[in-house]
Amino acid sequence: MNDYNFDPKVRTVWWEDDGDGRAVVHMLDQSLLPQQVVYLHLTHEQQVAEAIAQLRVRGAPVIGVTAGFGMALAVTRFLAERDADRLETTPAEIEAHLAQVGQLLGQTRPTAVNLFWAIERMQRSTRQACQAGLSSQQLAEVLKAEAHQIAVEDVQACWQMGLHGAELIADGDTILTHCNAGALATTGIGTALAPVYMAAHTGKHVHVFVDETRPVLQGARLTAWELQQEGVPLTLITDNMAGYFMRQKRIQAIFVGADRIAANGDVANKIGTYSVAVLAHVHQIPLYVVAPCSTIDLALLSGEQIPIEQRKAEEVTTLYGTRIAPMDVAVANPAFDVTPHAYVTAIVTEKGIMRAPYTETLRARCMPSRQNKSE
Ligand SMILES: CSC[C@@H](O)[C@@H](O)C(=O)COP(=O)(O)O
Repeated sequence: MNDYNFDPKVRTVWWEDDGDGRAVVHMLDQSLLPQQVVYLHLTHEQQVAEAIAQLRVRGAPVIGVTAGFGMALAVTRFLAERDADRLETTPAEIEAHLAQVGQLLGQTRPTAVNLFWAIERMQRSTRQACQAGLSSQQLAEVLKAEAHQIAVEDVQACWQMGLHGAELIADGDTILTHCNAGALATTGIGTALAPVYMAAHTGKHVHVFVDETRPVLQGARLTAWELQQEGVPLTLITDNMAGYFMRQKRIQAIFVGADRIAANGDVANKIGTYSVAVLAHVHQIPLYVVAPCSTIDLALLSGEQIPIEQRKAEEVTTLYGTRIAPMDVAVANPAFDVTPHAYVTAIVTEKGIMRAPYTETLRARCMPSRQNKSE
């Protein structure tokens, strides 16, 4: 998949043509990890939408990649069905179909902006191909290539974030991370964990403290598993232990990912990131946010405007299907929170390390790569 020196041991999502005009999106079902390593083979955009909504695939960058593959899959499937019925399909009909698929996918997870970025990018490619007078088959090929390009760029961005972020890690450091912003959240070596892998790969000794990350336990289930696969030493802690270890001076830096970053540098990330950031601020521990430019939403001036996904109560009232709370209890379950930019020491993107004030730097460095190169 990439031209670099080391590949992640986990593979999240990829595309395959079966040779008969049928396409399959393969995906590691992260909702079953670490107990079961199961791969899904998706052939319909409805299945792709269900997989995103149910956290079978999760983490902002790979949600974007999956949306790209889902849209390419939708076109291939649509054309194959119409062919089987001996119906001609115009590019305009494909464009209309993709508008519906974009809506379907766009309803799955409101906070991760990579989802909308990828949907818009695929729709822009469609428009341009239609304007250029391409045939329906050619349009399907263009969309497949665009989806692959999104994945390739993700791999490259992860690598660059790793290179830049590793500069912030000293030999012997212990890093705290929250949720999973590793290879499982991307098609490459991750965002927040990319600097850790890069530092370890270049001979630095790094230890990672992993917040379990209630309610869905991405830290305990995914980050702990992923770091084990990659041979990086780790200590799993519950979320409410982070302050204890910071006070004991056991943590030298915090690395987290992001689901959406507003123009002023406010960061939406997994619920609990804000609490970690406040603790880090009090203990004067640097907090680094590592995310590709596709996670930056320059249309939003501040984090106040970021939509926060509210998920179902069962994620809080149950653990692995076992009820842990009394029946009929009132529950709140926001999946993300916003960390104000004042608590963010630096934002690391594939374009380098950026520090406050963020607005101009993010705009200058990230704006060009958020646009489609063919524009
Ligand atoms: C590189 S992933 C960055 C974020 O997407 C990650 O930290 C996170 O919050 C994921 O949340 P999730 O609900 O598991 O999709």
